Amino acid sequence: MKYDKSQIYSSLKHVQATEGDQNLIDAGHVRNIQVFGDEVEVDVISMNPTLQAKKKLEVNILKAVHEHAYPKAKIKVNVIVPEEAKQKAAAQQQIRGEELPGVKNIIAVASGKGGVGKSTLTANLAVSLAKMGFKVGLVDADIYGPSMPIMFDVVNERPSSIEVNGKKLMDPVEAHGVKMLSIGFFAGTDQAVVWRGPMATKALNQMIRDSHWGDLDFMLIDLPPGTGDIHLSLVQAVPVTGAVIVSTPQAIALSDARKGVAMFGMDSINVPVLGIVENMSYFSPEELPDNKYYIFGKSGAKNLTEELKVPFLGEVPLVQSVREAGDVGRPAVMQENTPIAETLKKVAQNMVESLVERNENLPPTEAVRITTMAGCSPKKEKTV
Ligand SMILES: Nc1ncnc2c1ncn2[C@@H]1O[C@H](COP(=O)(O)OP(=O)(O)OP(=O)(O)O)[C@@H](O)[C@H]1O
Repeated sequence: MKYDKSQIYSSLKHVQATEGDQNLIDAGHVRNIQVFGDEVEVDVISMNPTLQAKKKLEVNILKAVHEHAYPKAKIKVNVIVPEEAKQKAAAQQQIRGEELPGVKNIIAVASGKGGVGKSTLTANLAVSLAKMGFKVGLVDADIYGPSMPIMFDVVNERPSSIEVNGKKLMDPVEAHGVKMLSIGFFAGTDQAVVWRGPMATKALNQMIRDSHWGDLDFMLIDLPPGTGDIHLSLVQAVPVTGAVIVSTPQAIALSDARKGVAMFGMDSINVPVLGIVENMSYFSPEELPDNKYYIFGKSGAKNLTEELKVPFLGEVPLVQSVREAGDVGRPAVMQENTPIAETLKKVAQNMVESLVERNENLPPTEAVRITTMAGCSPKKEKTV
């Protein structure tokens, strides 16, 4: 007996589509029906990509054909999930914190590997942005070694408490034009604290949400090195606008930087990477400024950006004064007209330019626009 296609078609009117309240036929979700003897093959669309939904759809089709058309039919169901349905599901899975009122752009600074100069560059980025005229906040979330109090020379300061609209909030410490809170303020400098996941997340949330930041163009967050729970907690806590990744040109650091880029690109995180900064690109002795020694390898991070198609934000050499400036709490970018200060300033400008481009390409709800390119290179100047 040859089965009649139209009978099968009619039976599928008894199956509910995976989206909306129409049946499969009215929803236009049946793509093809083929009959080979007593075998029936149905190509059908599911707008729900989960295995469970696909299985349920298959079972419902089997039941409907058996009940309303041919009880003995051997049925094969091919479930097709359109690309748009996959993307929609991924977006719904994304964990996003509520917006921070008054804070326009939240930038996470990360590195796969420890000790590559992430905190040094975060401090210099923050001061550079403040010097450009932006309102800047800095959250030091490096639970393994919070170094911002030293880098801003505020080791002995503590955030005060302030009452705003009947609510007690932490008032960030201010130095070099940057408002700052550090996880280091939660424990004495000599006190060993093992920040466990929930504790760290709580402290991070307090620093971000229970503090009086006021209006900020940028909130920079110095993340701990690596790609672990704290990073996930962060994206749960706040809507991060973009991430900056710091790496040295060394292969082992690059492999970890690659993991960092992959982490921010995961469907459930989906934070745009504004770029990679290569730190400790080369060493030049002060007495031989034209000699460059590529101690950790040459251009590794630059090559990685080309491969991963993310912006390259610049190379920062290994310079003794960068370390010294960090140790005395005056980030190197504060030096007047030194080559290293210019280099660090350029990195900040590149980051802002990358951010402007990202904000142009993202829906405004996800990335709040910056309103000025103050201090950035006039060539690419634009107001968004
Ligand atoms: N470009 C540079 N030139 C000279 N010294 C640098 C440079 N960048 C960083 N350093 C020094 O390297 C050391 C490590 O830097 P930093 O603490 O910023 O790294 P990190 O990646 O934040 O480390 P971690 O997150 O593992 O604590 C510091 O002593 C810092 O002063």
